[in-house]
Amino acid sequence: MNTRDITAAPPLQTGHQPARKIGVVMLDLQNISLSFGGIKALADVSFNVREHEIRAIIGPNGAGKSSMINVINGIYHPQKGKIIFRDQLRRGMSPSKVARQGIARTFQNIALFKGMTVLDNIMTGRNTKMHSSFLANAIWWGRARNEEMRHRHKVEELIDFLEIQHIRKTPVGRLPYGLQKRVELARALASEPELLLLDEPMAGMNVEEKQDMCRFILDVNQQFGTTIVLIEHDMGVVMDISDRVVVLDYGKKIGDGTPAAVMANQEVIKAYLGSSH
Ligand SMILES: Nc1ncnc2c1ncn2[C@@H]1O[C@H](COP(=O)(O)OP(=O)(O)OP(=O)(O)O)[C@@H](O)[C@H]1O
Repeated sequence: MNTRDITAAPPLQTGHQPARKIGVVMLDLQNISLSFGGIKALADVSFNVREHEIRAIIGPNGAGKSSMINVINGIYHPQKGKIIFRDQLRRGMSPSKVARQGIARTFQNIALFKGMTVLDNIMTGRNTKMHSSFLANAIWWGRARNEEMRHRHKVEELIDFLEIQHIRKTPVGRLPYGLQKRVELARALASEPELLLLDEPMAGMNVEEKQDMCRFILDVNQQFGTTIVLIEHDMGVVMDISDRVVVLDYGKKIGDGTPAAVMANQEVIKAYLGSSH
């Protein structure tokens, strides 16, 4: 099956029950426009993300999906538009400040330290939670040690949750791709984010690996209550796990709604059929 053909998208069998409590608007993107020289990556795009939902961003290649994630993440700053997170208007915020606000992400191309172990990679995700400075570490040895133990405990919990105990001491570069993706998810979760941005979490995976990843994403959403925004090309996955879907094409929003409504939207069907990818 061509997984990008939205007219042929049977759901993956993950047993997802969409009856969860979706809350208030957590993130509101209003009239976002972003250009790179003459290229309009995003043109007047508005949509919101509600607490506890799984929100998919879809669209053909070059539609502006990663640009939008990079805007939410603070890597790109749109020339026009407003970003309101938890009722606060954001003004030119850096990715590290965005991370401290409780927004974490994974990347399309895995961004892990390949020579470091799984455990140490996940530990780097605790950075935003670390309070002890170098000086405090030197003076308040006991306090710093307690903090270190709390971080270790959290990381061990995640290792159990994502079922990667058997590889905790393995350098990440030696792992198969699917497991590296899972480690990257663990590292993002280590900061205990309220909002998790996943840029193509199933790219390059076989059906079994995708089913595993879907299950973990749903577990994260249901057990931790984490709100999730994900870019995904596999329409079976999108149909199966997302609550609402926003569709971009050439930087413009052409659809927004439940997976079923979006898949039946003529403009969306045309955009996909008209694309060679
Ligand atoms: N840093 C950049 N500099 C110049 N152009 C860029 C940059 N980032 C994105 N673009 C352009 O913006 C447009 C949208 O790209 P973007 O990567 O957001 O699309 P996408 O929907 O994520 O695509 P894909 O599915 O292929 O990842 C494309 O024309 C792309 O070439």
